[in-house]
Amino acid sequence: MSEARIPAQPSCADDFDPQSLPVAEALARIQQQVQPVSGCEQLNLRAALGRVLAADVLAPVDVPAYDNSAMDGYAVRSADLPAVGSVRLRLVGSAFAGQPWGGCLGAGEAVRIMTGALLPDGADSVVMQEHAARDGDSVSIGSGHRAGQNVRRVGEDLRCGSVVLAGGRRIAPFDVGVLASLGRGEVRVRRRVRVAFFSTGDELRSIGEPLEAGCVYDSNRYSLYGMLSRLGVDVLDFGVVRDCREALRETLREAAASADVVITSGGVSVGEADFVRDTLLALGRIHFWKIAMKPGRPLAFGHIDDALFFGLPGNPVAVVVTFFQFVQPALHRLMGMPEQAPLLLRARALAPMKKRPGRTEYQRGILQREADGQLGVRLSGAQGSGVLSSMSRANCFVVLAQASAEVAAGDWVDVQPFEGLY
Ligand SMILES: Nc1nc2c(c(=O)[nH]1)N[C@H]1C(S)=C(S)[C@@H](COP(=O)(O)OP(=O)(O)OC[C@H]3O[C@@H](n4cnc5c(N)ncnc54)[C@H](O)[C@@H]3O)O[C@H]1N2
Ligand code: MOO
Repeated sequence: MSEARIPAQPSCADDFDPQSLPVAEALARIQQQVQPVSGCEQLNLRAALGRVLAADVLAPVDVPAYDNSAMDGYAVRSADLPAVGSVRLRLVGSAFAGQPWGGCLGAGEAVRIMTGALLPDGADSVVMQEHAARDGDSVSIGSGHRAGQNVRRVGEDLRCGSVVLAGGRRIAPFDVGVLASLGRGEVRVRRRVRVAFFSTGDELRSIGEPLEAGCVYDSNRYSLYGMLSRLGVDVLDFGVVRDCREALRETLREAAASADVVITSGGVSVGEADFVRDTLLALGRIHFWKIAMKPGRPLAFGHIDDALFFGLPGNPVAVVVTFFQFVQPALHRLMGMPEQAPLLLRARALAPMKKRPGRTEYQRGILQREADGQLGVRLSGAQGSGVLSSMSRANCFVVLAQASAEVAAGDWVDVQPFEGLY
């Protein structure tokens, strides 16, 4: 990088801006300011779906609670099973799931047993009925069996006292099933995080309003609503605020008083109607950053009283990218979840990709498995920060590292699949 190429006031159109923060550093600075919410509530299992566990859940019992059969067949003593040839065992009873056979299996005996039934005392193995021939009160079994086969051992799934679900886990559909398998009817979860948001800009019109020359429909509030709803936070939509300092100040105050986090879009750049910066400086502790990334370069972050504040750039794709890279990790932390970097896969670029050095680029891509079995990725359309349609056509971000330059067809690139990102 030559000094001569750094302009006095670098803009987002320049390759290098020594004042802009790398993505990882901006994220680290944000996360330093975020602590998990302290409030908790006790919820029944179904209501707890998608909520974040306040503490570890320990197994109060062994699962399974007893040795039981994994197959329909015959419970036997492995000592009776032949190494060669076959053996005929006497049938002395039947065991069903929920209806155990109460006896103790002796030498030369077998019990008819169903899947899930308690393994009788004395038995240590189950022979599938397909591998046995019943003849009245006896059953004949050949060679090739293994001691302990087809038995689900007590505690083999979960040991009494072991951690089943760790505190900070967001309760997934199958977690609800796991908790039910322990007989847990309720769990303690962190309270819901409240997020207030609004859009700024005189040019914004709401759905249903006519679109005069120079105006656009407000899409950012809808993208934000969608991304926030998937996180299971409470959303408070404060609508559109005009480019007017008083209105901005009042709405910011109200939003900060009612939420843990306030998110705005627009008005954070250098234009003459970009009032977010000044208004915020008067209200709270705010950092304005240029981040070495595209889209999403200008970003305001800080506090208004106790509420966290994110001022996202107005361009619709910049909102989506900055939300996933900065706001979502911060919300996860606030919700009480452990830090987890998004899944990154390697894929082959199927076509060249333009890239400027000096900033991390998040390009919208379509990831697919190619005929040779490898992952391939191509761009989903025009990459302008206002082109939201190529966001909808994409299924991943192609993440091009700050130092990297143009990508040639066939190069390996990093991709963040949307599945798992949101
Ligand atoms: N001289 C410079 N101008 C700009 C630079 C720069 O470095 N030097 N950076 C550009 C980049 S990059 C971005 S990102 C934007 C960010 O600016 P703002 O946050 O102030 O955003 P606005 O100017 O308010 O809006 C930008 C663009 O997005 C449209 N928009 C805004 N809100 C919405 C919404 N809710 N729904 C749909 N579309 C929205 C708005 O109409 C503008 O077209 O600054 C660049 N300029
Ligand atoms: O950060 Mo602006 O990021 O490209 O639209």
